[in-house]
Amino acid sequence: MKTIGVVDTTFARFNMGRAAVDEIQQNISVKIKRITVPGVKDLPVASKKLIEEDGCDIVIALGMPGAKEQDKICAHEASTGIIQAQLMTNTHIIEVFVHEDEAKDERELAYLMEMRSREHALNVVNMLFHPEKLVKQAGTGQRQGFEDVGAVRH
Ligand SMILES: Cc1nc2c(=O)[nH]c(=O)nc-2n(C[C@H](O)[C@H](O)[C@H](O)CO)c1C
Repeated sequence: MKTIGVVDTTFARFNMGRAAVDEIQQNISVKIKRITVPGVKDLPVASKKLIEEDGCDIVIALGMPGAKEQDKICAHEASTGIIQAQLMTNTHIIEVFVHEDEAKDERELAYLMEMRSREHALNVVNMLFHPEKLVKQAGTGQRQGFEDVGAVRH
């Protein structure tokens, strides 16, 4: 049986891991291994451990970079680490970051964090079980959280 790893953070202001797990369970019967780490910079090694020690076939790594300059630096470092962990393990780690300043207020932030977590969780399910569904969506301007932008008219 395939296993999906879910890792999120305590720094985030919304329970992104819970939304991702709920979305996965609504769509497929699969083993899920969930862990939570303090912040985004802890996601790379946590994801790598989920793959190497817990046998996860794919990981969704969720976090919320804050609005300050040092948070954005942290987020960039975390992203670099996540890419490195993917290359080291030859396994996808789908990074789901919602920057705190993407939303105009707390209500929109909560909405965005829930929807992006859910929509990427569905991407993870499709990547693992139905890759042909993603091929059908190629070039269609999908966005996770806010509205899809659609393909260019030509
Ligand atoms: C400055 C900073 N900003 C963020 C952030 O915006 N989002 C986040 O999830 N975590 C942040 N952290 C914490 C680090 O990612 C990490 O948890 C600590 O440095 C401990 O390794 C730090 C230290």
